Amino acid sequence: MAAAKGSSDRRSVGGALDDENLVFETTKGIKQIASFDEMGMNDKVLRGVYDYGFKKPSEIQQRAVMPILKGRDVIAQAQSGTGKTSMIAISVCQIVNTSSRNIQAHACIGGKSIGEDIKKLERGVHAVSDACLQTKSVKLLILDESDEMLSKGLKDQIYGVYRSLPHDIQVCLISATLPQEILEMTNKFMTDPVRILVKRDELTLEVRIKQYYVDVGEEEWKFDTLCDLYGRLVINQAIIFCNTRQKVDWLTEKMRSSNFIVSSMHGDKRQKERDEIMNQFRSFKSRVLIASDVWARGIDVQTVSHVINYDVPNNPELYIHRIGRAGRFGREGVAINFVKNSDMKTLRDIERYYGTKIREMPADLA
Ligand SMILES: Nc1ncnc2c1ncn2[C@@H]1O[C@H](COP(=O)(O)OP(=O)(O)OP(=O)(O)O)[C@@H](O)[C@H]1O
Repeated sequence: MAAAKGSSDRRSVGGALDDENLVFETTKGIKQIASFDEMGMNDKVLRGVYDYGFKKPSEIQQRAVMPILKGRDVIAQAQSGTGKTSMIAISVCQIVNTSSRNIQAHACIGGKSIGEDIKKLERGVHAVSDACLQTKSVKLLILDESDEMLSKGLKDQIYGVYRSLPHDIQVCLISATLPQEILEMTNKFMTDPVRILVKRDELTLEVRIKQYYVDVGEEEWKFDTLCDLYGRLVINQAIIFCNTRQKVDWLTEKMRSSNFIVSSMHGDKRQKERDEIMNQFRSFKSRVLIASDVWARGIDVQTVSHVINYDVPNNPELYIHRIGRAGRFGREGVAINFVKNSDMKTLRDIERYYGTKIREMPADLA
């Protein structure tokens, strides 16, 4: 595979995202394109990008957009909040043939009416289920959060989708976390992919996201610790992660009964309710979102200053995605882990895995 011997590079981007310390392991010969103007995009897409407020491509966009536009299979990894999903949107806008009815956009989202999805798909859109979608004109399969999409629970469905697509389909895998076992399975469905990868010890965005733990001793002390934090810290907006839905519901009630205004999110909520909750949170009507791990990936609210792990996450990938909800696109953030005696080992394992240091929170942290 072409990527076996990569090259590392270290460069900075101007503007909001000043990522001079990011190091990528890239397939040899991948050039960095420092401006959207030089990416050969059509005028409409280019105007859309600038109108949206983007001035300069981020590091991952500088490396991955061109190979995607050239039709290469691409495996692209970059830290949370550095513009991967936006890169997909930009590339897709450039690639789609808008004169074809087969490629109207439609989002198929869980929790909404499947009947409506099917109607839209029959009218001609580019989307998902092989039973309803004309797949012969699909050119590009992008798996965002690809390690999750290829995890045990979803892998078979994704292979099902893949098998229904044309043989020469272009495949792109994108994620902040790409464990070795995921990289190893890519040769089953990718052809000579361009690889743009980040070393594990570069993933925690140490400079921008300050990471702390609070030794709470036992579970029963977590809630008092949380109230104490709110008394001491200036928290613009926070996401508090719990490991189970039940705990999310319990903590939501507990905080409300202590007069906090909080929103909560987990996988049991209907899509309409999810949209309302996110609108509330985005518009600052609520400044605390209590969430389960379904929301560890994907929430992009740039005003989130703090992530609190009320429970230490069960695996290191979740840790990266959770803390990445703060410190979006060059902003600063703080991650605070509530650690019971029995969790200390898990925390140390996470530290070791990412070669990072999670310090005890100082008493005078303002
Ligand atoms: N080139 C750019 N210039 C300015 N802002 C950008 C640029 N690219 C992305 N952004 C903004 O940065 C934020 C994070 O982008 P995005 O969600 O694409 O990151 P991500 O890497 O996919 O994050 P995650 O790993 O959490 O999924 C968004 O608010 C997006 O609008």
